[in-house]
Amino acid sequence: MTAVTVRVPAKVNLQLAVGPAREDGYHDLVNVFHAVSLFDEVTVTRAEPGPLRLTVCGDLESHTARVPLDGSNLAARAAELLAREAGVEPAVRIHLDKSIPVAGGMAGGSADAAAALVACNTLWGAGLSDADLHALAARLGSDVPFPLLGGSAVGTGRGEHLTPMPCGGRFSWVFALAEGGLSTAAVFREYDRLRPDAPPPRPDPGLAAALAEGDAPALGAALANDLERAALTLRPELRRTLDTGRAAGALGAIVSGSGPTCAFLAADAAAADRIAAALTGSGNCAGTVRAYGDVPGATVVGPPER
Ligand SMILES: C[C@](O)(CO)[C@H](O)COP(=O)(O)OP(=O)(O)OC[C@H]1O[C@@H](n2ccc(N)nc2=O)[C@H](O)[C@@H]1O
Ligand SMILES: Nc1ncnc2c1ncn2[C@@H]1O[C@H](COP(=O)(O)OP(=O)(O)OP(=O)(O)O)[C@@H](O)[C@H]1O
Repeated sequence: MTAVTVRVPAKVNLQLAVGPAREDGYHDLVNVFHAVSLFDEVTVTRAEPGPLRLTVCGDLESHTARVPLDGSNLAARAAELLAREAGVEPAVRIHLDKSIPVAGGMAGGSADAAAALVACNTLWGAGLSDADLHALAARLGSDVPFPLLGGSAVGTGRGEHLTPMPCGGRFSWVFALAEGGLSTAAVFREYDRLRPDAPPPRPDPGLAAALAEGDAPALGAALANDLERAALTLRPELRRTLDTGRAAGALGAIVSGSGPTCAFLAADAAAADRIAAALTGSGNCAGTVRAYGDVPGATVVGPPER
């Protein structure tokens, strides 16, 4: 085997309850992840030993231009971490084919890191178990374990302790893209400033029931993101985006994770078309993408297409 390609989904947070800052600077969360059908594809190819080479392409050109191509890329860090763990030389080229918005609150970099772990484990026949990969993923970032699993799951701790949640339907989503990204750390800092008295995060049983029953109106009403106020303080124009989607009939409208992407739950595909058209027509966002959830996590899809 000379190359392996892994397809990996983006996430939206259905509930993001954030506690006060911990001593280590992180926050305890109740983080309901939901994998949606926006995919990056990560291909690792055997190469001569030497500095790790990384290339990127994708449909969102203004986004791919912001992906670092050096050792700071999360996919490169994942390959290097797995090589150390497996005791092999990290002699690979990595190619990222990106559809997930960059720095958009949809965990694109984390998805690429998860995909690189699975791809390198397969390419090198390293034989690491799912539990081993999960542990390495958690060292790379709080959002990295979830895309290994996909589906829907609640994350506790900093978001890395995952428990799968049943999803009883196929939910239709519209995502409004924004110009530029938001730094996750900056949004958490703004949250601390706005909510120095934040209570411990609590799960919402109503949201879990709506998800399990495939009840889109109930799920739309239950969507909640404690980081939203902080993201809106840093990017006030996102309020208009949320209002536009709501006025066009979204069952729920929310900033995705740390933003600035906004997520809209639609009743069905026709409603999603209307919401996307209203967002595009309003000029309040940099574009829209459609997706459904939930979908499986990182999956080997074979060697790259030529
Ligand atoms: C906002 C979310 O995307 C929701 O899923 C995640 O909580 C962020 O996950 P991530 O991007 O993988 O974050 P990490 O790379 O672990 O941390 C980046 C920065 O976010 C902040 N951070 C992240 C996770 C967490 N539970 N508490 C935090 O305070 C910290 O300032 C940290 O330095
Ligand atoms: N493989 C990668 N793809 C995209 N960005 C990457 C990658 N590796 C590192 N980065 C850097 O990480 C930053 C955050 O990118 P990412 O797309 O993961 O953000 P995000 O979706 O907001 O993350 P999260 O939702 O996990 O907080 C980018 O600005 C970029 O500099």
